[in-house]
Amino acid sequence: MLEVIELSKAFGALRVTNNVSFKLEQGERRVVLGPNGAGKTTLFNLLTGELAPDSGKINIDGVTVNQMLPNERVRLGLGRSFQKNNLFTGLTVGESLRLALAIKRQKTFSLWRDGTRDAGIVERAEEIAGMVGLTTQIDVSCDALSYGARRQLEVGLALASEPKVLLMDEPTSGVGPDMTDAFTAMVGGLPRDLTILIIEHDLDVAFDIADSVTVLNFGKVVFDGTPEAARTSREVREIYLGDWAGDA
Ligand SMILES: Nc1ncnc2c1ncn2[C@@H]1O[C@H](COP(=O)(O)OP(=O)(O)OP(=O)(O)O)[C@@H](O)[C@H]1O
Repeated sequence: MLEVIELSKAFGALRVTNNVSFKLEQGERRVVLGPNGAGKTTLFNLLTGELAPDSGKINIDGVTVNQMLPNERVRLGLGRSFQKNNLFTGLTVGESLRLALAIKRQKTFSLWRDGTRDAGIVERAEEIAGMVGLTTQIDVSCDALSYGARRQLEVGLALASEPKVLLMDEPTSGVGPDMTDAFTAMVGGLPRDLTILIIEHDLDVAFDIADSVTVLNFGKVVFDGTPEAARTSREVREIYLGDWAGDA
């Protein structure tokens, strides 16, 4: 579903993405882990099309997307969680989801009717609100949401693009332990056939969510395998020694 083949990117002399390869089958949940500066955000930006690689290939569902713009990749099925400043100011959670769905289904600009009132869209918006734990806040204005709820809505808006692959960049960064647990539960409840790639730095979140783990260090893949194997990997332990000390 998503294939990254020998991807490289340098900023001047610094190789931030160094020959990175991995593959996600449909329904697979892969977490990309790595310490600060390992190249996780750069990898995310290469996948979404914000940055162009120096070499290598990115395939989505068998199509090479290297030359595609970010919104073309979204149309092809690469959904990404929006940044919080992209939330629709002044709209409620439900209205935001309905608008995102209408845009995806290209009903917004119809002269004849308001696409956001389409029964299918209303129903799907409610379903998505449920998936991201926002059912009780569906009529709440985005401006009044807590930080954690905003992050949930970001995921909801990504789901509204009806992706084949959902990309999330450090979805738990800046949220407290309670929200981190809620986020882990939310991902656990997403449809099992949705392919998910999550960039994370938190080992516990990664191990709870992932079917497979890629660990980056200095731009290189230093581990690729199951969460169970990552737990006992010497390289991973060395990189994350601080994080592991409590569990060891
Ligand atoms: N536009 C840029 N120009 C020059 N160097 C950059 C640029 N973007 C990132 N870097 C450098 O590339 C390296 C990897 O950065 P990146 O943000 O991808 O790491 P990261 O794993 O996401 O780290 P963090 O967890 O701290 O966000 C860092 O050394 C960073 O300073």
